[in-house]
Amino acid sequence: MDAHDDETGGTRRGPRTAGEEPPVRPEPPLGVEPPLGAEPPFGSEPASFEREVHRSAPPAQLPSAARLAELRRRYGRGELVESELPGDPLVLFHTWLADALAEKVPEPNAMVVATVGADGVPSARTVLLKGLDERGFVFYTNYGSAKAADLDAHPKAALVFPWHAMERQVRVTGPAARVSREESAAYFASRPLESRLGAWASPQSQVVADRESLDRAYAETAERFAGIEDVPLPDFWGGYRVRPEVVEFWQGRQGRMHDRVRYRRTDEDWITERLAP
Ligand SMILES: Cc1cc2nc3c(=O)[nH]c(=O)nc-3n(C[C@H](O)[C@H](O)[C@H](O)COP(=O)(O)O)c2cc1C
Ligand SMILES: Cc1ncc(COP(=O)(O)O)c(CN)c1O
Repeated sequence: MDAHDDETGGTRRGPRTAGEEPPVRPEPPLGVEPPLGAEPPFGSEPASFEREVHRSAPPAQLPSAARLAELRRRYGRGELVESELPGDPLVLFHTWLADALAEKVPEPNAMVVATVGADGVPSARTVLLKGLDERGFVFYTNYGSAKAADLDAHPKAALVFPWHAMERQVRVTGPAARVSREESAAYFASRPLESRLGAWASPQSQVVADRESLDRAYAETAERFAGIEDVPLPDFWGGYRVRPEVVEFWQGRQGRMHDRVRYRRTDEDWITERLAP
């Protein structure tokens, strides 16, 4: 199936007509890129990226400021057509997530979560979307982390799904609340053992003395739970659910005249509006 099929929720992709410019100018390599893909087992040799980037001279091809200014892409893969949009933004979100999966976008469930601290300072970081239903978008984290302190002070979040390969972005805002302990426990139990141990071992967002102290904490945790299959959910770890109140879909178009459609929740329905790019 065409990932941008007309039937799949208000988006279109058509063949490019003759005479149009190609959508993407080939870009020369920009130097060392970190490897994507599987995480090496805990405690294994550092990836070559670490050796190259942190232990040797800078790569010869660092982009100059002038090169950065020239970096741009011409978008034109699809369109958002109001008359074809589903009434529920989660229907369109599911279609777009399925498209990103089908195109093998790396970490298609990665999203940036922005929060506001008690001091009013914003923070943003990437997390993984681990659950989605009509109640909202769920991610898991340490309840002692900086983001959790922010959400305690201001229980609202903004999410961004940066699907660059698809020339798409989705933004979500709404109130954030902790999920139930049962839900967190069920998710925690599904994680690989090494990640469950990592959750116990890491005082997320705290300053630590050095790498060795982290490695020691992990080894001590592994020892403490040795032979125990059901490493329990720490009481300082769990999920947050962001209830979507506003959901904006962005599809890149030519001339920077992109399509933006914003859904706003009303008492019983959603209002859709087109925004200028
Ligand atoms: C691709 C990616 C996925 C991540 N997923 C999570 C996640 O699901 N939960 C989490 O707590 N941290 C995750 N992190 C780490 C966070 O970005 C961040 O470093 C950490 O949560 C501490 O953030 P804080 O100090 O603002 O609370 C992820 C990082 C990346 C790059
Ligand atoms: C610290 C941390 N916690 C939680 C997660 C959530 O993902 P998973 O449960 O798959 O480890 C991640 C993902 N990178 C993470 O880095």
